Amino acid sequence: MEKDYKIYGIRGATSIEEDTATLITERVLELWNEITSKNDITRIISVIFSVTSDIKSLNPATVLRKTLNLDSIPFMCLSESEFENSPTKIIRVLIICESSTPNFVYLHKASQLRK
Ligand SMILES: O=C(O)C(=O)C[C@]1(C(=O)O)C=C[C@@H](O)C=C1
Repeated sequence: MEKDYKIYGIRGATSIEEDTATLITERVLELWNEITSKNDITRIISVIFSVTSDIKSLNPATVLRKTLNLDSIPFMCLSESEFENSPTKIIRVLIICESSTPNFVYLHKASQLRK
């Protein structure tokens, strides 16, 4: 059967235990690899990250854009709004893309976000 490709917003999130450039790089690439292996993305339209206010050492959008050489894709990184009991040190991503699947990926402490 032919696959049905549509425009989806694919969500993902991960967490870090400490705010270091090394760990942010590792976790962002792990999240990206998981999302791309669990989906069938044929075209990326835009990628929006959010970070909680305790993440300062490196911008996840820059990590991905530079590592994967994705200069033609619009990236953004925004501050996540915080409310009482909001979880800390979370990196979230929304990928607007063409895919035959919309499988969301939540890793590490972020796996608690959508129980
Ligand atoms: O999906 C997430 O990353 C969540 O933390 C869940 C949730 C939600 O309640 O739907 C909460 C905060 C985010 O801004 C987006 C979504």
